[in-house]
Amino acid sequence: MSVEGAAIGAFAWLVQPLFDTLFSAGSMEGVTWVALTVGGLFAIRATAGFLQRVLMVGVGLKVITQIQTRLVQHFLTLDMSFFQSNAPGALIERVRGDTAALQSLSSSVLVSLGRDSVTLISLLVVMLWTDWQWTLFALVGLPVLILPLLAVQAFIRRTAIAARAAAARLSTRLDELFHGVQTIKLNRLEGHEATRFRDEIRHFLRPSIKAQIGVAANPAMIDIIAAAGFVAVLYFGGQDIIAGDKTVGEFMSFFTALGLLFEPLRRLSSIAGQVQAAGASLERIYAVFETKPTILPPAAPRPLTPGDITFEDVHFAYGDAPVLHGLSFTAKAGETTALVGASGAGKTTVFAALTRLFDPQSGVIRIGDVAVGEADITALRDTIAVVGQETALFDETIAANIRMGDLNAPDAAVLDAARNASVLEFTEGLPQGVETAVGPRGSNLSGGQRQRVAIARAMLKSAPILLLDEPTSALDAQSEKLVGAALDRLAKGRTTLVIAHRLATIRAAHKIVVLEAGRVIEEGTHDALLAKGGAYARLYEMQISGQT
Ligand SMILES: Nc1ncnc2c1ncn2[C@@H]1O[C@H](COP(=O)(O)OP(=O)(O)OP(=O)(O)O)[C@@H](O)[C@H]1O
Repeated sequence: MSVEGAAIGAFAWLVQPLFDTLFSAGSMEGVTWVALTVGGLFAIRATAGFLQRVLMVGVGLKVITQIQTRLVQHFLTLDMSFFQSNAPGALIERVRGDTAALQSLSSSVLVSLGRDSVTLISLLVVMLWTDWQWTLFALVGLPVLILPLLAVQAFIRRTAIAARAAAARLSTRLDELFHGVQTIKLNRLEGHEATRFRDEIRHFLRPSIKAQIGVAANPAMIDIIAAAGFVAVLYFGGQDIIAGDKTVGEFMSFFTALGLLFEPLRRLSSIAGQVQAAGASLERIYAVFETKPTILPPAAPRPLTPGDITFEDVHFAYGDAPVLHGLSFTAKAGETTALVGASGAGKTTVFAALTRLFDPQSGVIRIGDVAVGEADITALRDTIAVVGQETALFDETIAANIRMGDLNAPDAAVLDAARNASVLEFTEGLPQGVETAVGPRGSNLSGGQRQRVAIARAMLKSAPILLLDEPTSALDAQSEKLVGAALDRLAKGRTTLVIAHRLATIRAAHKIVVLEAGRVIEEGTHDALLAKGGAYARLYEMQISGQT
């Protein structure tokens, strides 16, 4: 960068001997030497500029990709509540959009920051060397514009912050739109959604354009300074030459330096704007790193031992919305306990609290005699296998998705799990079998197939505690029977909590806990609860009569 910048200064400096000595003396040999030196200077400048750009862009890319990796690593440590208040699209925008804004800063800005400041200094030296008074005249406009320049920086920062926030909303809209494309088509919402998107784009466009106007205003202001400088130098410098105090060569050298000076100055001022814009992104990235997880392992974790799962007077709220109101029940070790109750009663929340995706506000949840908050979170989650309502598959093969239950499992164990969960039943018909890719979020599989893969994953994990949230809801009667039998085998000897709306599937549970509005209203075996004739009996009656 210094070589590149200094070459320009040297070029301006050479103008003076060219005019005053060589041209006037008619020395062709001298002119040739100056020509060769100028050619050499530009060759050095070209090589240095090329190497420096490659280096800086490479370094910039490496830094940015590292920030992206660290951001994602950090995201993965954060609480579930963070992901509830930050939509996936907005988070993607932080990893991609905000870091891209930084990249443009690191590669283009750093390059010209180094080169242009050296150019600027070397040209100023030439100017001061020639005449310090002319130099002052040249920069006469600068002090007047310092305040407006500062005001423009603040404006850019403000509008860039608004533009980044709007970009995050835009990405969220896009994420929603593409995930919901089927619903959009089936409800003929294409026009409606396109309009919503257009509105969102408008909200993004306005601050983005304003920020760019701010960035563009910087070099424009430098041009005003330049105009004032040129006029002043022409006027006062011209007088000196006419009076014979200075030579034409000195004037030309000064004028060349001045002409060359404003270009790097314009670039530096425009960079100042870009730094402000990138600062908005940097702030957003810092904010992520400053967010810390609140669900943490204790300083001295207690080892978990097998035992009953006990909820003791657990109160739980999502933000301000209370869900569990003093929930107490015990799921005996090695037995199957079913949770039933109306939609929204808090059944899935029980699983979220047990696995510490969320911590309750009060009360204790124990496994054996260790509270889940006293155990190491990794150890806790290692002891629990979950088949949730939403079967999260990743864009890999079926086998790879099953292997997520135990990344070190041998192929034979993966195949066993696939067989037991009736996955092989549908993969055998596929050309690549279990090595078939499932597509983004498992979109190439049917709901029931996805569920079977998730069950196989839990089977492979083979954890002592099993949490099943409507594990067979997407299966047909035939598959439900097969997978149900496999789940029964899996549940044998494990502490199992199962949520099912179809009560027929949980008749055999050792205990059924009936929840209503976050409290236990009944518990007992299927037969005992039926005999009691309470809420469960009514629910069961309703389902039986509904089937006939
Ligand atoms: N992540 C969340 N953030 C905020 N509120 C939530 C969240 N998850 C659930 N809720 C609310 O908590 C209440 C209990 O939800 P939960 O999923 O535990 O019910 P459920 O009994 O499992 O229902 P379903 O049978 O329909 O699955 C509901 O009113 C729901 O709106």
